[in-house]
Amino acid sequence: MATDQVTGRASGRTAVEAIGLGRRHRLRWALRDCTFRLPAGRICALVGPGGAGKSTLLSLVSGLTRPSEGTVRVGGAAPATAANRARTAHLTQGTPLYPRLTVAETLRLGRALNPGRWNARCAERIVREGRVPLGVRAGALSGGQRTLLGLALAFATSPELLLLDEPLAGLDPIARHRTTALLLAQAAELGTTVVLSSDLLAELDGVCDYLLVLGGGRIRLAGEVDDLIGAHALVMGEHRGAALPGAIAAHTVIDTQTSGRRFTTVVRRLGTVAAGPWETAEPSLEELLLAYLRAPDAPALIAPSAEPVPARWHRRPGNKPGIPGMPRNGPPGPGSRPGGRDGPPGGAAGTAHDHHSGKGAAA
Ligand SMILES: Nc1ncnc2c1ncn2[C@@H]1O[C@H](COP(=O)(O)OP(=O)(O)OP(=O)(O)O)[C@@H](O)[C@H]1O
Repeated sequence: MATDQVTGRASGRTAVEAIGLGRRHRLRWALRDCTFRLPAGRICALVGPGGAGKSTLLSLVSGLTRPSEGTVRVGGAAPATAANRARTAHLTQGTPLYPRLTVAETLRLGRALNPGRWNARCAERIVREGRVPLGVRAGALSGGQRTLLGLALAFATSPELLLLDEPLAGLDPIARHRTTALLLAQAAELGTTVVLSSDLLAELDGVCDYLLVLGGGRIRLAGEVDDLIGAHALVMGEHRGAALPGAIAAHTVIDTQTSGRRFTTVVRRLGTVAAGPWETAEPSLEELLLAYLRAPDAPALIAPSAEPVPARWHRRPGNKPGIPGMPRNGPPGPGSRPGGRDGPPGGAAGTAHDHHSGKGAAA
């Protein structure tokens, strides 16, 4: 996998593509109308409130669950093909392990179950650097140690795609930091595409470069972190009346928090935010995520970097970057960040696909 995936980012390969993907349990939709593209080699955070559909999406991508509608492709094929099963590792919530086996026995079992594709060096490195004791039974490990052992098992099969369902939940800050550092180092070394569900918003900054936000079983935000942040502005000032100043409300207002006379608003920019008696800044990833989680009715935004590639493009040999009509779906050139924070003001806002009316909530 490593070769493909390492070159994945440079060649604009797609790791996962979903079109109209949905999953229903009896009459209730767990996930609906889910359309996005995740380029290979990215670390994608999957964020949403409880019940938003995160685990469902991961199970559909890994082939554990079948769609009720729409399609999902992994590396261009159905998730459940033998090749994709071999290329995908899915660590479900709670890291299921055999509790009576020691760490060393668990690793030996992993090797026995994956003949010919077991990267012992990689597994041992994670266990050693994560300080997971080899002689202790899996059932007696701490939450952080269990997660690290799960990651060791997953990475030892050199997956192209690693799906992690809340791997950091319940870990103390040091264990979270250690786990995240090992995860990033290993993913970078192998070029693994990672989808990581988490509600630890403050800790996603600097970890993920791609984002999928779900709410009520639907996509709320999707795309490059830089694109999504660049499409928004954080505006802080003092209330001079009941409503937000018109120059701010003219943008798509996502969320406003008030403290005393001061307001803090996250807007989706429709161009540059006009100067006034307020400060304008780029929101942090956490501020952006909080705004969307607080405002479940805010219009969805699928950045061009997350738009599926047209079918005719799939048929082209080489799948090279530079899709006609979709220039920002190609990979960034050296030193450039198309539509990102270095792009022209309003670039991402102006070209992103607004899935709803785009009316300012407080306009
Ligand atoms: N097997 C199932 N049968 C019935 N309903 C289900 C099933 N699996 C999931 N659901 C429902 O689908 C919705 C999405 O569930 P899912 O577990 O994907 O959400 P989630 O975002 O992962 O939540 P959490 O963060 O709490 O784990 C929820 O309303 C859940 O109750």
